[in-house]
Amino acid sequence: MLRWLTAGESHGPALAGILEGMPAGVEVTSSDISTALARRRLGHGRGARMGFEQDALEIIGGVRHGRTQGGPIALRIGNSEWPRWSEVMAADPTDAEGRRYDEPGRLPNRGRSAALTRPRPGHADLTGMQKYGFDDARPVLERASARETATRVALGEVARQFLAQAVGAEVVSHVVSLGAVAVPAGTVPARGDRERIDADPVRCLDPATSAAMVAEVDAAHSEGDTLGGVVEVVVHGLPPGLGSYVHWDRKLDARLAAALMGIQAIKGVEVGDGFETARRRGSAAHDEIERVDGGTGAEGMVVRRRTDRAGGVEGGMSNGQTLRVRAAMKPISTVPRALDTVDTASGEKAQAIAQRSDVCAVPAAGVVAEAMVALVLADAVLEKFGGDSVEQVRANVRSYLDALPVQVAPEA
Ligand SMILES: Cc1cc2nc3c(=O)[nH]c(=O)nc-3n(C[C@H](O)[C@H](O)[C@H](O)COP(=O)(O)O)c2cc1C
Ligand SMILES: C=C(O[C@@H]1CC(C(=O)O)=C[C@@H](OP(=O)(O)O)[C@H]1O)C(=O)O
Repeated sequence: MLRWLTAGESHGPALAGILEGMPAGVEVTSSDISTALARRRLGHGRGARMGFEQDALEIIGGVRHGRTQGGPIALRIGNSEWPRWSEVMAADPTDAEGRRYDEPGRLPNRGRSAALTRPRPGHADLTGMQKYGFDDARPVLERASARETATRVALGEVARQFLAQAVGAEVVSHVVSLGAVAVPAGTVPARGDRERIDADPVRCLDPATSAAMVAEVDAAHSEGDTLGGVVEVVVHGLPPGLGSYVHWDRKLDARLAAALMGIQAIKGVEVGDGFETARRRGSAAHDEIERVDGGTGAEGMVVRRRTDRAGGVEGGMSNGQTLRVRAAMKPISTVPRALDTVDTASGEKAQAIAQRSDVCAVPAAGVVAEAMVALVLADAVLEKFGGDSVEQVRANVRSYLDALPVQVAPEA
């Protein structure tokens, strides 16, 4: 079983992550993880903070000389913003001189040390204050912030390397729509498209659509508004049989959906053609199976699906076709044209604080979605094939595939 945990606040000293259950022998370096973190900062429409903050990565356990050791992998991602927040976000109540945080006059009630009492619609602020008993939204937004997704991307990179090395699977994501602008139907990345997608300003595979998406972000920005969109994660090279039909919480699609819904601002998930499939007749909704080896008799049969409308999952299991899952992201909640709220200190009507913020973070959300999908799939691979080293997992996968009575044709 693979387990992962994250900790840390948006403006705290650092984020921390632990990945437990990863076999030994996965080749991964700080540079691989830093490259993954840099991908999450990409995308036209990201806010000012992405420009100046560095993700200062340190691997503090579980990896030696570029290979996982089988023990928990522990990471630290330092926030380069920390020096400006060290008083406001201090862990201890007193400073070096022994002055209390709430000592009169120690910190002015303005700027970053001011109590946040105008909860922002679309954020965790108001309900978080009610639930945890805070009269300041600061502690809520510090942990609810998507800054935390940096840790998931770092841990997800280890899972992605494992999937590539143990199974030969390749995980990629792309932006399928931004606001009302969408790629043509059937736009699906092939193996090897990752670099091309990352080179695009909105991580879109189709250049004409990309230009329209960039224009859409610019229009929203100049109107003081924000945008959402839809990302798709595509995985090539998965074996059939990950997940199971036997119980709801073992279904691969259920596990993927939960992991994607756990990303900040994700409001919907589709597997394969998803909601479009619901609009089709049954005769045009499924993926017909055909024999492709040219033989007769059951011996040595090789099959393929004619289409991949299901997105590579049937009955809660990977079916050996390309996996496709989509996640819909709502527009960024901190809208520059500030939204109405109330001041919880005065009881007066107010405008939500709208400082620097992303206009659109959909391209970054795709990178986070990749990480979550990689973690869920790595867990499913370990559950099915076991193994304490990558070599053992690889051997187990090979023997399972070799023994399958019906083989699935490799992807075209
Ligand atoms: C990569 C990424 C970046 C985000 N950046 C911002 C941002 O700059 N401003 C903002 O208001 N929300 C941003 N969000 C979304 C908020 O974190 C999220 O909407 C909020 O925590 C409330 O959670 P919910 O939308 O899941 O209900 C971002 C989300 C992601 C995935
Ligand atoms: C810091 C990151 O994203 C942040 C996510 C975020 C939010 O509300 O989710 C709000 C913004 O933070 P701030 O208000 O400090 O500028 C983003 O910059 C990051 O992705 O690394």
